[in-house]
Amino acid sequence: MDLSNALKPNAEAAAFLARVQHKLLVDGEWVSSQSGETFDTLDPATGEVIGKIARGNAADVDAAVAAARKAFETGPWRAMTPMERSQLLWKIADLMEAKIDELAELETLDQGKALYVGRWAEIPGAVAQFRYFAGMATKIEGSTIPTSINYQPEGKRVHAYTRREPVGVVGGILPWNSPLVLTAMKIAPAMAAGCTLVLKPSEETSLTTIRLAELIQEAGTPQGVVNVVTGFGAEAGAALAEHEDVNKIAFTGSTVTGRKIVDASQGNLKRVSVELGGKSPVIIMDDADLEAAIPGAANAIFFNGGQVCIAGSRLYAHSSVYDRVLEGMAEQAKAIQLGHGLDPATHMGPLISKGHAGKVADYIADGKKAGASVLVGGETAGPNQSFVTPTVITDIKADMRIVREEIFGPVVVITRFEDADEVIAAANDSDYGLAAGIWTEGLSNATRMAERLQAGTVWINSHAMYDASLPIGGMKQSGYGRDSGQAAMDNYLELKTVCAIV
Ligand SMILES: NC(=O)c1ccc[n+]([C@@H]2O[C@H](COP(=O)([O-])OP(=O)(O)OC[C@H]3O[C@@H](n4cnc5c(N)ncnc54)[C@H](OP(=O)(O)O)[C@@H]3O)[C@@H](O)[C@H]2O)c1
Ligand SMILES: CCCCCCCC=O
Repeated sequence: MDLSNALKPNAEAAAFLARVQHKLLVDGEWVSSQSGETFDTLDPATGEVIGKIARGNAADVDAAVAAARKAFETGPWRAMTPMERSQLLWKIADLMEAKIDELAELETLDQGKALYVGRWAEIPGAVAQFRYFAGMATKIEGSTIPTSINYQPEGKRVHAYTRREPVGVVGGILPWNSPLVLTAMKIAPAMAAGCTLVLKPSEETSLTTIRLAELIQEAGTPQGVVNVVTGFGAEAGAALAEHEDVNKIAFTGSTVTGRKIVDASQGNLKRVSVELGGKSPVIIMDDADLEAAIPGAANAIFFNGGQVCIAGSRLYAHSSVYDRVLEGMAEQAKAIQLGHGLDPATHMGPLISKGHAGKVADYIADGKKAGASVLVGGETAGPNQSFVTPTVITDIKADMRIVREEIFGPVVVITRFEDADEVIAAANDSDYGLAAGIWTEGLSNATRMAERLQAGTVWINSHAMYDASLPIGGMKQSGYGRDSGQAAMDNYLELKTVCAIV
């Protein structure tokens, strides 16, 4: 594989990468970890080291949480009006927008994704989070409640109302697949609500979180409101999840880690929202417009190398269109150009690491052993063995691991079905319930199917249509709580009832 066509990062991204060490942000200061240890972050395409990251541990988490607590209880943040918070969020969005190329290039170098994914979808999506939640800061309202309380002393009356108050110190623990936009999905609503944060990015992809934190400071955010502790999940992540002075953990990641987060929250019964894995079905009905449905289904699984929580990894095609769908998916998969994410010709970059590509390859091998057929793809490639060719698998059975487990790579399994009842039962036969897609020209039928699908989001004649206004999150073992949209504010607000005799 030729990776030599990768463009050089622009001057700003290059200057950021040239730093000796990327530090922790604690109480408004960039500091080394207390242990002084660092770890390397790699370009997944080549395996080359592109930065040294401070390795935070429990002591650093303690310091960051103390700073976030101080900022929440006593600092200027508490005194800022909703309109001032709104203006601050808008300013952060402006600064991000001005650095959109730099942020997209850093994301590509650290995560591997093809540049267009960050440049045209994820980084603008992150900016949109700040703009959307800038609007929410001024709309945090309670209600007045007409009670039936009989106790009314002479000349007095009952006045009852609710207030929505910030939950306090929030720990944000993030994954590596779409780092900046997923981090923005936590920071923007939390700041809109008036919370303070300690962020723990994935050890694989710390760079854009660090750069974003710098822009957040540049915008004038009071010190201690946003803190960043880079490091490993078992050290910094676990310390944050179990910290007794953290009021809430906002987690996005795998279901396995999500369970650990929920367990770790028990000490102080902190609030938890967990956005977890998926194995999302895409259904192509007999009346679908195949010209749209086939590329749509291919994009649903191959976008960002299938490393997307809502990836359409189980494809169900009606028997009357099955052969054409199979042929179309094979053509789409073969047409995808693999390469370095900074090569403008690249459609799909490497997976996050050689290790992850190996896991994806193991799934494919396991499927073959169980009797499935690989129609296209199934190979690992590249100098770092971190690429996996887009893979289409047929001849599957519902109990195979490749059908039941999240692979988180460019691998789709295709099954045929005869009618809506059969496909809904198959689609719902999963531990996960994150998203689903239906391709059909029969919209009445589609809306009835949408009701029956066990998924936090159902797309009709589309997939992965994100907007800051649309709540996303899961049912079943895909987690609970919602990011984006008005619903996300519930993660960061407590409801207080005030009942007074006045
Ligand atoms: N539902 C959604 O909205 C959504 C969106 C995107 C991704 N995801 C899911 O995320 C997964 C892929 O991301 P990933 O592999 O990064 O997930 P992961 O392994 O669960 O890691 C997520 C984060 O948790 C940290 N962590 C690991 N062990 C921990 C522990 N014991 N205590 C506290 N934190 C810990 C990780 O740190 P380290 O990186 O240092 O291990 C990382 O920062 C997929 O399952 C995908 O479906 C879900
Ligand atoms: C605007 C693009 C958002 C992408 C979010 C990916 C979430 C799941 O992996």
